[in-house]
Order: sequence, then C-alpha cells, then structure tokens
Amino acid sequence: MATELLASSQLLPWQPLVQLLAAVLFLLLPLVYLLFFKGDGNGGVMDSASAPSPPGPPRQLPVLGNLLQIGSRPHRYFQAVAWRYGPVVQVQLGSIRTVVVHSPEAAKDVLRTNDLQCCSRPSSPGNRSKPIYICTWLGYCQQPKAWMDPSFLTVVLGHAELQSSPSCLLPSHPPLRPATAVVIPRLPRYHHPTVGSRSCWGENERRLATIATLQPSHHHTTNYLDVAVSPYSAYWREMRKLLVIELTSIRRVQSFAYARAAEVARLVDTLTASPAGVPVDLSSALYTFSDGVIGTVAFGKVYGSAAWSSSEWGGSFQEAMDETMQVVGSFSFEDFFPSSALARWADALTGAAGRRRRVFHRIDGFFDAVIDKHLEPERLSAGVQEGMVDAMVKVWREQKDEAFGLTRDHIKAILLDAFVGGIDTTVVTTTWIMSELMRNPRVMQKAQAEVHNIVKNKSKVCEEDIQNMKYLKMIIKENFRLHPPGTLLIPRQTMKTCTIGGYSVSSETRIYVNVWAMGRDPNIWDNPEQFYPERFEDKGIDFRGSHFEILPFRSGQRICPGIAMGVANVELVVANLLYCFDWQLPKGMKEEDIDMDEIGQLAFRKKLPLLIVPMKH
Ligand code: HEM
Repeated sequence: MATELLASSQLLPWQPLVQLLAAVLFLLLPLVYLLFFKGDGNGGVMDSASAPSPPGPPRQLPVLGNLLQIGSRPHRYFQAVAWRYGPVVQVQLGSIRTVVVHSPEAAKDVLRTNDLQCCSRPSSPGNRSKPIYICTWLGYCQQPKAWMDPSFLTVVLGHAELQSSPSCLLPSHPPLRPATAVVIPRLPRYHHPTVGSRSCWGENERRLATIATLQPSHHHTTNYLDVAVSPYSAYWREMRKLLVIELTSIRRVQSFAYARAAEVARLVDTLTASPAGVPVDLSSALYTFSDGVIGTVAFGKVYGSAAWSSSEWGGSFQEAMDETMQVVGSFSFEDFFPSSALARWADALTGAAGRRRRVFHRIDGFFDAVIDKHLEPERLSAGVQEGMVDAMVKVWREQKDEAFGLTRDHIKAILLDAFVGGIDTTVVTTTWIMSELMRNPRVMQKAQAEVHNIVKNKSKVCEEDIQNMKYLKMIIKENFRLHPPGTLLIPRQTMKTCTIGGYSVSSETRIYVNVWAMGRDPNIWDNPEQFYPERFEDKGIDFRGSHFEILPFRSGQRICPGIAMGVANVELVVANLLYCFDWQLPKGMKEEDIDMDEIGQLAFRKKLPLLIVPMKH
C-alpha cells in the first residue's frame, strides 16, 4: 500500500515544478540569509549568534575553570591548547570567559574586522572602582545607555565611588547649566570628594557631562585615567591623542634624540670602564639606559642627575618604578573574579592588595613631587620647556577647551603610561637581540660588518647612520618574531558579540592574541625556531601592524603609540653595542649553553641574566 502511494505520488503532475522551486530556493538560500538575517554589524558575513562558540578544553575545576592550568607562561599553555583544538580557542579563567587566537586570519578578525568591538580593556584591581549608581543633578535622571555610551560611563564611573548625595559631597561644585548631566559615582571612604570639577564629552550625543572629580585614592592610582588600561571611550581617545602629541609623535621622538645620544654615551662609558675580561649583566646596564631615556623625555635633563637623586624626592624613583612594574603585572584573584567579594578578601589575605596600595602611593608621591617642581614660579617664568611634564603643565595652565579638562591626575596617568610602557619593553627586546646574536656568531659577524661598513672614524653610531643598516633592521624584525615582549598582547574585552575565525564570541569576553605562538608556527614560517634574519630579505613584511603574522606592537586602534620611540631606542643601542665592542661568552661557556627560557608578567624577558664580556674596539 505504501509503495503504491509512493508510486502514485511520483506521478503527480506538479512534482517537477516543486523540485525546481526547491532547487532555486536552495541556490538562493545564502542571499535570503543575508537579506533577512542581519549580522550584528561586525562586518562578518556570518551571523555571530548562529556561529558556534570556539572549541576548547573542558573546565578542569568547577569555580576556577582552567585557571590553574595556564601556569607562569600562559602563551605556551594556550599554544598547546591550539595545537589540539585549532587556532581560535576558548578557556574559562575563573569567572572570565577567555578566547585566544593563534592565526593571522583570526588575529585580523580581532584587530581589524572587529577592531572597534574588541578594543576595550577588562578592568583590573589596579585601575578599578565599582560604579554604584548614576545620578544627574538638577532633576535630570536617566539610565546611562539613554544618554551616553556605556563604555564611556565605565570610565566616568571608574573614577570613584560615592555613597551620599551629590549636593552634600560637592559643596564647592560650580553652578551647572540645567541641561548639564552630572555623573556621581560612589565614593569609598578614603576619597576626598571636593577637589574640583572636570568636563568630558559624552560619546553619542556630545553632551557635556560634568563629572565629580575625585582625588585618586592611594588604592587606585590610575583610576582608569591612563591610556593603557582605560576602556575604549571618548576619554581614552583624548588621552591617547595627548600622549602621542606630547610624547611619542615622530616630531617628539626626533626632538629627544639628545636624550638617546647622552644615554648611549653613558652606557658605552660604563661598559668600557668595567673590569677587563669580567662578564657584565647586560640587562641591568640596558635598564639604566632605557630608564634614563624615558626619564629625561618625561622629566627633563634633571633626571638621573645629582639634583634628582637628592633626598627631596624621598628615596629611589627607580626602586619605586621597579615595584610598580611588578605590581602592575602581578597575579590577583580580582583579575579573574572581578565582582567577587571573596576575591577581594583573598587579595587582602595574600597581601597583594596592600602591596598594590603601598606601591601606587609611593609612585604617586613621586609624580606629585615632580609636578610641583615643574610648577615652581621661577621655572614657569623662565619658560623652561625641556620635558614632557613641562609641555603638559603648559597645556594644563593654558587650556581653554573646557571639554577636556586636563588635571594633575591626567599628567600622572600619562607619566605612568610612559614609564610602564617604555622602559621594560626596550630592555627586554635589546637583551633578547643580544642573546640571539651571541648564540649565532654568523649573524653577529654579519651585523658588525654592516655597522662598521657604514660608520667610519666616529666614536659612536648616530641615528642618521642607522637608516642604511638593512641587516640590523632584519635582525630586529626576526627578534620581534621570536621574542615579542607582550607574548599575548595586553588583554582586551569585547564590547559586542562578534565573529572571530568563524566562531561566535560573545560580548564581555576577554581576548588574547598569541603573537608569541604565531611567531613560531611552522604553518607560517620555515624553520620557525631558527634565528634567521635573512628570511625577511626582499619581503615586505613589517611589524607595524599591517602584517598579522608578526605583531609585537599590536595593530588597529590600540596599537602601541610608542612604536617610533621604542624602535629608535632599540636600533640605536644595538648598533652602538655592535660598533663599540666585540662580545665574548664567559670562559668555558658555549653558544648552546645560553639559556633562552622566558619569564615575566606584562613583558616576558630572558629568565636568566645575559652575562657577557665586552671588549672595547
Ligand atoms: C620595543 C618597544 C615596545 C614594544 C614592543 C611595545 C609593545 C606594546 C604592546 C604589545 C602594546 C599592547 C597593545 C594592545 O595589545 O592593546 C603596547 C601598548 C602601549 N604602549 Fe608600547 N611598546 C613599546 C614601547 C613603548 C614606548 C616607548 C611607550 C611610551 C613611551 C609605549 C607606550 C604604550 C602605551 C601607552 C600603550 C597602551 C596603548 C593603548 O592602550 O591605547 N610603548 N605596547
């Protein structure tokens, strides 16, 4: 009976028409899909919501997820996970859903196609205060989303927390126009609320919002004010612009050539004066160089001088900076359980919170003292302008644009950006380069020959000489491939659901780009573990953000603003180390004995110091 039915149905006269329609519909399916199911604006063809989530290992433990597995070198753990699950993987770190990408295509999805959606920062205990409520003065009260970009609000609210009503806490606040919105964040008890007022632009409506300006507490030196940790917002764009204009633009970098030359001369003198045949710790000598350059750029010629080290600064700035670097990159439970009181308690118990408080308090005191020095009437009347603080103090005093009120806190935040972003990266990069050269005598000889060919009868290499040093530039590129200081870049957070490598990544996911693993991927590079600068010969691959296989500075909106300064520092110092000295390993040591293990937090440096013997030319 069933067969009969089937047979009769096969004879139906309209069957071919149905089949034709079905075939046409099937062929048009992608078009229908695109027309009727809009994507989420990420520019990807696939609808993020319907794409699968990235694969990844099962959670190891109920609350901690995979947190205990990542170890002290997370880039290596993630690389192993990617070998198993593919280039885009998802892991659960505490309460944080984390996606790590390992291919140039997926990196492009993060850093170009979805750059806007992926360029916010997660909050961390060093820069966070909890927003509790928003209240607008003069009867104007709305939900944040209705009148302002929420990411901007995060910044505004990140300034402080406030428990009481605005009028009693801000008695000295200037009169406000009726349409002015006042954002009152909650205030922890250690804040002093009536420092002044600051005006900022709301992102969407360009509405002027006057914000309660609160003295940064000792707990939160940065309070989201500095560029590197600030979430994506109008505020971040303004601050970044300021940082670039005053510190890292090509014009500024060129104008600080004198600082680099002076510090190189000092480094060469120190190494020359070291006892003959005795190995020196190169990283530590390079630290003095890098710190000297950034310090002079920021504070002027007084940095490092006898006047600087006098007791009026209350101790060693370098020590305070060292501690700050350690604290900024150190482990904290709050990083992985941001809204947990238990995590805050655990950080208090381990001493991490107290240490952070002490260290930030100390560095804050230094920056205050420096700014006060730059505000002294004699200095101002003499019109001295030799460092970044001078330039910013000038903007501060002369500002007319109420929309972005620069304050002392902003200057301190930018100083922190310069020191944290600029010092370690240069030291780490130069140490790796010298380690690779010591392990590869062929490359060392070729590089020295180039430098000596170009520079003749001079005591040192100048910046103009470097333009023609093609091999040196390839060495630096090769080093960035194998040893990018930020192995996973700085973590970012998605602001919207988007498609990455064909997977759906939901909003508020933490994203890492494993640039370290990409630099060693045999699918991208031949003999990836070999240090072979010639691989870049006649290849237009650059490290400034347009080639996604090599991204030491990131790409897109949050690309490192210090590229020009960082590269100028590294090129000059390496060229001079090769020109002024021959280098030997300590007695009895062979090239293959040089340990190349890495260790670190923010920047991954060589684990063991590089001890080598300089021999003056
Ligand atoms: C060899 C030298 C350097 C390297 C390899 C390097 C690398 C990086 C990387 C990987 C990022 C993270 C981008 C991201 O993932 O979001 C970054 C951000 C940053 N760097 Fe650098 N950097 C170097 C030198 C400098 C210098 C000299 C300065 C300043 C004086 C600086 C200031 C910054 C700042 C402020 C950010 C944060 C940018 C933002 O979030 O908008 N860097 N850098």
